[in-house]
Amino acid sequence: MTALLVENLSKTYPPRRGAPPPRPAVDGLSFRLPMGETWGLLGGNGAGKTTTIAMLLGLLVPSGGTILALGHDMTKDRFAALARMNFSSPYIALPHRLSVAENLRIYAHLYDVPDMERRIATLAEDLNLTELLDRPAGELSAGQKTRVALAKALINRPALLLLDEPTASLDPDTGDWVRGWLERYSAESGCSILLASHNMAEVERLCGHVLMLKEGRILDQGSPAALTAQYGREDLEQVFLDIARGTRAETMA
Ligand SMILES: Nc1ncnc2c1ncn2[C@@H]1O[C@H](COP(=O)(O)OP(=O)(O)OP(=O)(O)O)[C@@H](O)[C@H]1O
Repeated sequence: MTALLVENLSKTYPPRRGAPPPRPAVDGLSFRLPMGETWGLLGGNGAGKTTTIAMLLGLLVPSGGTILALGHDMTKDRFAALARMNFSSPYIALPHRLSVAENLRIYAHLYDVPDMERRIATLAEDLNLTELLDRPAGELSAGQKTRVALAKALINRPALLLLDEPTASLDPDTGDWVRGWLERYSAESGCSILLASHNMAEVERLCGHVLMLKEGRILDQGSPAALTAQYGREDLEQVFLDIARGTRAETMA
């Protein structure tokens, strides 16, 4: 079973007036994420992670290639796929004046979630949000907002979850709590997760397989342990630095 089948996916943003044509932000990306697995999408600033996720969500039209999400072609049949997908991103803020509960109700309506109030109460309990349900979303701390964003992302019990930097700007304790929670959630629900992150320890902990992106292309891939061994390094952080700096040849020599 395949959660995501991506073939030759590309995106070139339109050139700015007077500027030379930009290089592709995503350049011929192909991978297959099996159902129930958590994969990492890694790469330095500008490597193409957010552009990839935006195309996987149907928010951005690819310049080329195909995306099959949960068996549905995203160009022809994306609403069938989106009903069973969800995402969280630090770049998307929840309406500030609405309370946490009101925000979650809006998303529950969008996804036509059955027994909405019970689903919100369960998620609130799971994610330590019950005390915050009546608070305006704009008044929450970064850590509290992250937990609300996760509740929003899980409201429709997604089979495929796309997470862009799920623990960015969290203190180590809250980040650790969110990671532990995601670990348990994916094991219990069988949900497939694609996780873009700059936190290598997080990726080592959560992801069975990692796609290493540079300039829109997959430069290398494998399990964190296999990549670490392949590069003769001690951890994924060092592998990441080798790839980002192009120093692999020296380190392998
Ligand atoms: N709306 C846009 N218009 C034009 N170019 C864009 C746009 N969004 C991103 N880009 C360019 O596309 C490339 C990939 O950017 P993207 O945001 O996908 O990278 P990223 O891997 O998510 O980076 P980061 O880790 O910094 O978030 C970059 O060169 C960026 O400048």
